[in-house]
Amino acid sequence: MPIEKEEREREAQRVSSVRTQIQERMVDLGETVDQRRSEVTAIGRSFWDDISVNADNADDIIETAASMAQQEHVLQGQKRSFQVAQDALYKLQRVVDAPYFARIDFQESGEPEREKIYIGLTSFIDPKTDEILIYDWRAPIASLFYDYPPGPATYRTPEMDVSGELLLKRQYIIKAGELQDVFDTGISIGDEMLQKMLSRSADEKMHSIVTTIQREQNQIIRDDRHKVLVVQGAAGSGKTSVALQRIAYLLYKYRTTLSADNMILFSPNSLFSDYVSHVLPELGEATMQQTTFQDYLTHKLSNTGLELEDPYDQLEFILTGTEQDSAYKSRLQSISYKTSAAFLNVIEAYGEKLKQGGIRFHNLSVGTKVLITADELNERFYGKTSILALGERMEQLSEWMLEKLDEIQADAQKRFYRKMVREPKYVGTEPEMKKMSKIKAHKAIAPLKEKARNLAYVDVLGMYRDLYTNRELHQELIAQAGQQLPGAWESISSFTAAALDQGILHYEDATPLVYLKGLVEGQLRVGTIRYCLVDEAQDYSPFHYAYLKKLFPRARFTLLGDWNQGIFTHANAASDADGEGSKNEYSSISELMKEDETETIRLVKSYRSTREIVDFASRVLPFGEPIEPFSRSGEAPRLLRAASENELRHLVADAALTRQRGGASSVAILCKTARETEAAHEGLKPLLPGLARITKETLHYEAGVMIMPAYLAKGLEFDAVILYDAGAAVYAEAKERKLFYTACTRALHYLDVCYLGELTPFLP
Ligand SMILES: Nc1ncnc2c1ncn2[C@@H]1O[C@H](COP(=O)(O)OP(=O)(O)OP(=O)(O)O)[C@@H](O)[C@H]1O
Repeated sequence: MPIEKEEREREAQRVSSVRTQIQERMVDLGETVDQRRSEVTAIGRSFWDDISVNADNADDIIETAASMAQQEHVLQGQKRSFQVAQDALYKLQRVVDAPYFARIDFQESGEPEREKIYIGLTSFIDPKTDEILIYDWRAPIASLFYDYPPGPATYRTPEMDVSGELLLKRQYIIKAGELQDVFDTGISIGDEMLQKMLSRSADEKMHSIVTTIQREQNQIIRDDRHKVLVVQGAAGSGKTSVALQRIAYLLYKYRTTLSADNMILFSPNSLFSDYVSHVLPELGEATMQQTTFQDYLTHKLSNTGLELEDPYDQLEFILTGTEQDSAYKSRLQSISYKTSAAFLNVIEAYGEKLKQGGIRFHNLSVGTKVLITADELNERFYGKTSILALGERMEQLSEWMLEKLDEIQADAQKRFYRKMVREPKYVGTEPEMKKMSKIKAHKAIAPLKEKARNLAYVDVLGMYRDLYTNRELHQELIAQAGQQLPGAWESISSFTAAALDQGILHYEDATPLVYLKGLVEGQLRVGTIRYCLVDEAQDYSPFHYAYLKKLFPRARFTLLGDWNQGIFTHANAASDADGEGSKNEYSSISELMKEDETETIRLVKSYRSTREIVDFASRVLPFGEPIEPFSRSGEAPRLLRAASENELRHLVADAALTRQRGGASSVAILCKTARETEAAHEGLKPLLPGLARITKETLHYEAGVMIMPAYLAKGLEFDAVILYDAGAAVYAEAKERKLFYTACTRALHYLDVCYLGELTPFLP
């Protein structure tokens, strides 16, 4: 809605006046920062001058310690106030050029006057009048901007709900401290503003969406009523964006009790972590623990000596194998069973059983000499009945071992000494020999003590293997959960035992093994995590969820996924090839989480791709979760047929160059697998110099033309996407449908579907 000239000038003046005030505050803060910094340096330098060190008698020692503690206290206090001033300065530096982006006028019921609320990335108060010149976007009243069109409106504060009338909703574009544009918005947040944001080019890094958060997204960002929040969001509906703004919101709302260390975000891979790494700093928040589930598993299994497969290798195996191959079939059956909730029950029943017996121990040896035998450990562990948990008993066992190793070390020291005295090759005085023998004994026993502390003497892998080699054991455990061995038990068990014997730990075995390890060793819970957010939640199995719930017992969960993009094989995914079965996924998550306070929210509007691309992609999954385009139009996707491999390469290269010439700064050529990517890259290199190949090891990507397997492009977006070969020979099986859909939905503006021979049946 256009704004009158006078009003526009008033707004421009306000921008300039607020900016001046911010600049003045920055000067003050700058001085405070300098002053605090020199005070901290001065105290550090004179730390010892102000302490009278005296160690003549006990009283003096106590006095010296007290004076040191006091001096340390002063130093820490100064450091804190330095930090506070510096943080405040940093926040203002970030917003000085664009202090706010919106205004709402709100008249609370029963109040005579309207309040003008200006909303920005951080709040700013006039130090002289205490007037709030800018409200933080996360303040309760600011939610009115995201939630309501002009008219009756309510916002929630910790104490009560406040109702009234929203009289105005206005948006600003401010650059370098100058008002560039201002407009009033009606129903949703500025279609105009959103149009502008969405028609831009894709960036190498994701940006915050704080100026245009949509109402349904805002609900998720600010939800603090539910312990488990499940978000089914169409491709491009803003799930990742919402997850990150939610983190910023929670850190603001609970700033006195919650820090970034109390939150964890699971991302699909390191490339993706890098892609989203700018959002939280952009919002003025310290970045938080962001990890991949694979990193977590690798960390937990670092001392097993096993070769841990990653989920992408598992996927590559599934996508390149065929049903005719018996090993392939066994593997699929194995994955389906091990990712199920039924198997989780087996592991839990196993944990219970191990309280009575069955834990495997390793001998503790130096070279070939066994110092503590596995039988001894077994006898010690199970000798007396105990009501303690396995972990606590294990701790006691470690303590006993450490004491025993101390004795062994003392004996070894004596033996070394006697040997030195006897043998002429050792020369030295008696104290020297004593010292040498002490060092030798320490060196010999230290690695064993390390093993005792790390519980490396517990053979968790052996116990996990028992589950597959001991049919009676497995049968007994699964019967306790009221279930039966899976039909394909024989092939699952022999396939798993064979892999473990070769030192290979398949991805589907990693979480169960880590869970068993946690049960036996007692290091299962991480109590400090209060919020766990999982992006691409459809890629986690029922087993994963049940495990995460155990791992973070105090946490609230936000699980954001799109079951249309479920490309990994797991227990629930197997029957859901055309997207029809996704509803089961939610109920199964809710069941697993065993929480009454579970809420499922659906986001159907896609903000990434043009209407034409969204319509095209929808044809691939006719029974899938709904997806609606945001009203942005562009060129229709092109279908480009090649008759030969050579022609295909030329077609793809031409398409990439055409898109670049047309203004696309990021162009992604997507293949089905890493194997296809490698071959295509070789063929395209001469035609597209500078073509970058992205692999699962890539940590960062830059604008330009790149090629990668579609599964690695998950979560990312590009101006133009070119499908390398969408022929029926490549995409035809049910398991490939969602991958194909995922690939199509990565495009913002252009989608070119190249294919060799016949087109995939997924595009009727
Ligand atoms: N409210 C919004 N305002 C502006 N841009 C938005 C908004 N919501 C989403 N977007 C943009 O839409 C694109 C897709 O967002 P995002 O990656 O968060 O979606 P997603 O649901 O995680 O997608 P996918 O499941 O396909 O990975 C991004 O460019 C994001 O900036």
